[in-house]
Amino acid sequence: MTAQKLDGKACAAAIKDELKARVAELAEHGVTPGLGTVLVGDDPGSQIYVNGKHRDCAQVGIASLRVDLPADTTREQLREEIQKLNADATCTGYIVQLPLPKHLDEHEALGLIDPAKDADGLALASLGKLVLMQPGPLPCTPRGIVELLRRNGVELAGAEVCVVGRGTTVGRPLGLLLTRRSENATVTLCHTGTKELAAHTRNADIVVGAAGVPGLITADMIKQGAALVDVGITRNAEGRQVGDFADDVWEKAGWVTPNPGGVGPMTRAMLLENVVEAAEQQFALAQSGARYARG
Ligand SMILES: Nc1nc2c(c(=O)[nH]1)N[C@@H](CN(C=O)c1ccc(C(=O)N[C@@H](CCC(=O)O)C(=O)O)cc1)CN2
Repeated sequence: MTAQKLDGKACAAAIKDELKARVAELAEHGVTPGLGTVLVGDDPGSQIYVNGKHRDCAQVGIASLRVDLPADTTREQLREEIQKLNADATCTGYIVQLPLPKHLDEHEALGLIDPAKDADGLALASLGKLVLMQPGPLPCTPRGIVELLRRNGVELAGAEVCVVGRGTTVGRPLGLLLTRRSENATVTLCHTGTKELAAHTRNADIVVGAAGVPGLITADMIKQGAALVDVGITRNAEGRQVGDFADDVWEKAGWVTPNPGGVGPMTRAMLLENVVEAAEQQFALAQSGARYARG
């Protein structure tokens, strides 16, 4: 048996078409959503991802605003740039590209983002809302994973999901997302301190590899027919992107995300969705304010 492909590229293309229609509708009311990006330093991977985000914006009609800062940017300079975006009315939402250079504090930077403009769902207030199950922007990779599974008919309700990796951008928020009533999955969150990783992955209907360890999860560690979601984006010696699953899993799994072409494109599509959603909400709020003022 060869697994079915959970094609993130195709799914993201369909989502982008849907978003194009929503952006066109906003345009009829004179509203253009705008995404800002803040990139500090010259990490080649981050530059590729930020370039991709601006290309995506152009494809769906979202305006984009790019702030590129040198690697030696100080804490105060970064704070100033973030505050400028908070005040910029043309910017519906923005992101601070991660990782930041080591001398800058990511939590501090994310904490400065106006929660109403948090396009990544990674600001402290947004993560707090996720814990409290209140509406708010959702982190793009976890949201993209749920959307990819849903659109491919992979059942989440009642599923045993093993998430390998406890990072703040993927593992932890994904656990929170999957255990909401609307998803209703049971989640085991594994990490470097987990004693018997294979015992947990073997028990799971869905395994998410978000550890950043190439080939960590092999065919003997999964259940026959399981759905596998590969979040790993490690570069090998030849510069090729490699994931957390070994190639032999394709013969045993039911569904597998290709890598590249799986989770990455979904992350980008969900960023656009967060920006369009924020623009729609800001427009609805302005409309109800105007109605209230008219009496
Ligand atoms: N502020 C953020 N920083 C980071 C995030 C994030 O969601 N917000 N996630 C990652 C990087 N990332 C987005 O920023 C990201 C990584 C990979 C891809 C992607 O589409 N990858 C392609 C391959 C691209 C290539 O040719 O190299 C794929 O997997 O098919 C998109 C976004 C860390 N930082």
